[in-house]
Amino acid sequence: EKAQVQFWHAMGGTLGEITDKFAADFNATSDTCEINSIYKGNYTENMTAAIAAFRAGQHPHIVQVFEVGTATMMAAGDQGAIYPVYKLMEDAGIDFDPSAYLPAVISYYTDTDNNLLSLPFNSSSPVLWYNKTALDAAGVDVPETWDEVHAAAEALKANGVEKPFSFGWQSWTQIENFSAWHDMPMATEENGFAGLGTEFTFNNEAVVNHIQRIAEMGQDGLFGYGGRRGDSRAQFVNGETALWINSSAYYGGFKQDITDFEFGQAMLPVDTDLADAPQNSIIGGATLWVLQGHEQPEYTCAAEFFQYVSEPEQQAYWHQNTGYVPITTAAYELSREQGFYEENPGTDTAIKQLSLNTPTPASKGVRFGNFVQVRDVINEELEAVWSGDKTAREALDAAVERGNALLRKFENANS
Ligand SMILES: O=P(O)(O)OC[C@H](O)CO
Repeated sequence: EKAQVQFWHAMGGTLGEITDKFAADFNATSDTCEINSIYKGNYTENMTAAIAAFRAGQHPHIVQVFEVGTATMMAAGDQGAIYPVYKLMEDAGIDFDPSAYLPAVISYYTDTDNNLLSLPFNSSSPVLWYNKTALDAAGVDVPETWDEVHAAAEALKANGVEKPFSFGWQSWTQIENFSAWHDMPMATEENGFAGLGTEFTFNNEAVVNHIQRIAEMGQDGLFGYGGRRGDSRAQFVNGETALWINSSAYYGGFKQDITDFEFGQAMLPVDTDLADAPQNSIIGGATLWVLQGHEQPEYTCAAEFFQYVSEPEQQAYWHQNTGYVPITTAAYELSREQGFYEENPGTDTAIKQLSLNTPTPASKGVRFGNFVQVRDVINEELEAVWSGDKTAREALDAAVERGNALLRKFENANS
C-alpha cells in the first residue's frame, strides 16, 4: 500500500488546478507514495483549519501557509510542531541545495542558522496591473510615479473609467511593499527579523502622506476600494478599474478571463518625494510547512514531492502559468531560454523588482508575530480611512498602537 500524504492548500481557480495537477503528475511517477492535494479555503482558513486539526491530532502532513503566518509557524516549530524542511530532506536522504533557490525568496524562510524551515512554493510580489486599452484610449502612458498614477487616474476618469485605481491586500501592497520599495522600515529590529521586541513605526509621515493621498483620490472618485484580498480583481477584469496593484500571481487567471482588452504588468510606482529610484519589493504568497506526528515513509513521500515541485520543469511551468516567481535560479534560466519573457513582456516584473538591489534591513522583508491578526487591524483601520471616518494619521496611529499590543502579546508568549 502506498504511503498517503495529506496536503492542505489554499489555491483556488487556475492556481488550484495546477497545484492538483502537480500532485497527480507526481503520484503517477511513484509506486510507493501518494499526495492527496486538498483545497481548504483561503490562506487564513487553511492555516486556521490546520492549527485546529493539529490540536485534535488530525492534522495533514503538509500545509500551505501564507508569508504572514511565518513567525507564528516558527514559534510552533520552537514548540516541536514543525518538521523543518532542511531536516525533512536530510532524513529522507535527498540531496537538497538551498543555494539553488533565489536569495530574496529563501531568506524569508530560514532560521538564524540559515536552515530552511519551509519550502518556498508560491512566492509572489505586488505589481502594477494595467489595462493598456483603457490607458491608450485616455491618452496616457503606464505610470511610473505616484504623481503619474494620480494624473493617469484623472485622465481615465475623464474618459469614463469608473474607479480608475484600486488594489488588494492593502497592508502588503500599500504599507509593507510601499515601505520596502522606498527603503523605509515599517518597524524596529529590522522589521522583526532581528528580534521579537520589534515595534511598528509605519505611522511615519511618508506612509501617512501616502495613505492620505489615496483617501483623497477616493473622495475624487479616482480610487475605488474593493476588499481585503483579491476581491477587487473583478473591477479590473470588467474594466471598471484600469490600474490595479496586487500580486503577480493574478497572471494565470487574467490570461484566461480577460478577453476584451489588452493588459500588462509594470513595476510599482515610485513616490519621488521619498526616493529617486526604487529599492526592491518584498515577497508574498506562501510556503509549504511540514507538521510533526506522522510516520517516516509518509515524510519520505513528502520530501520526494518537494523535490519534484522544485525541479526546473515544474517550477518554470508554475511560474509561467500562474505569475508566481520562479523560486530557483534554474527555473528562471529555463524560462528565459524558452523565450517566455520575450513572448510575454512584463512577466519578469515581479522577479526584477525583488532583485532590483541588494535587500537592506528595511527591504528584506517583514517577520511579525500575530501578523495575521495585525493584518486584520490594519485592514479595519484603512477601511475607516476609505469610508471617510478617520484621517490617515488617526488610522495609522491606531493601527500601530493596536498592532504593537499584538506584538507584545506574541513576545510574552514566546520568550
Ligand atoms: O496572492 P498571493 O498568493 O500572491 O498572496 C498575496 C499576499 O502575499 C498574501 O499575504
